[in-house]
Amino acid sequence: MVAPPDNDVLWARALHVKHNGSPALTGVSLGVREGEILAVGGPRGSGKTTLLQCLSGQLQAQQGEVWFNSTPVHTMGPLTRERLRRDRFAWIDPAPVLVPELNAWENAALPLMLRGVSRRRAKTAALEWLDRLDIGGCARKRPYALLHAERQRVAIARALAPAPTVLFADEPTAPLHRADRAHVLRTLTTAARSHGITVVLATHDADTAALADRTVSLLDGRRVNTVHLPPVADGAEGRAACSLSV
Ligand SMILES: Nc1ncnc2c1ncn2[C@@H]1O[C@H](COP(=O)(O)OP(=O)(O)OP(=O)(O)O)[C@@H](O)[C@H]1O
Repeated sequence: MVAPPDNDVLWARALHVKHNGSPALTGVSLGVREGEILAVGGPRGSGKTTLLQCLSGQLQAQQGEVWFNSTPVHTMGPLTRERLRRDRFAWIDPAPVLVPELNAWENAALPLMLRGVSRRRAKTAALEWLDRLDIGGCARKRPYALLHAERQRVAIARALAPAPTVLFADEPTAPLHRADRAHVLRTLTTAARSHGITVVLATHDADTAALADRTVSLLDGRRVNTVHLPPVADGAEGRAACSLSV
């Protein structure tokens, strides 16, 4: 077992995954630099979600390795992987899954409280994030009283509030309208950059991928190419330098 390069926060080597016998990933390798926003592109069914699940320790590949900060994730037991996901990672699904019995701020504060942060501090952080995502006015509403797009913003606030080391976002703006999508994505990427959060973003939308530092593309479970985006003209987004580590 060879350790990954030091400057990769995440590193995967030769991942092979089959779902019920049919291949979802076939020998996918990649490295993700610290603070980088990496888009994983590709058409529906190309393996994006499966790759994010492997990188985040939700799914163990049948073959291959995943490393987080030079620690092997593929050899961790389920409890250690659970703790890693709770303390260092955050996840945004394409559709918002909230706890129906909790209001918006309580949902957004939940991961912080699971990490042992006091209710008062967790509430302050949750309210700040709800405000930044323009849904501060919904803080006391239960999920049933929110629009689908508002629920997704709560899910995004919940992911950002604990300032995770790595944020996995699987089509995070899928339920939003086009105008909403741009605003939420900018908030997400700006927050990630200012807090040094590494983001792995699955998307099949070119506009979404354009906000990333780099895109890797999948087709039928294989990596097909890598697109290096040109630097941003005004430097406002502060794109980090990045390179392939495959
Ligand atoms: N739980 C599962 N059981 C069986 N097959 C699955 C399962 N999850 C994914 N697959 C299959 O594995 C392949 C890769 O799926 P995956 O969801 O990773 O792709 P994707 O690029 O994220 O697609 P989408 O954009 O539709 O979410 C597809 O052929 C899919 O049908």
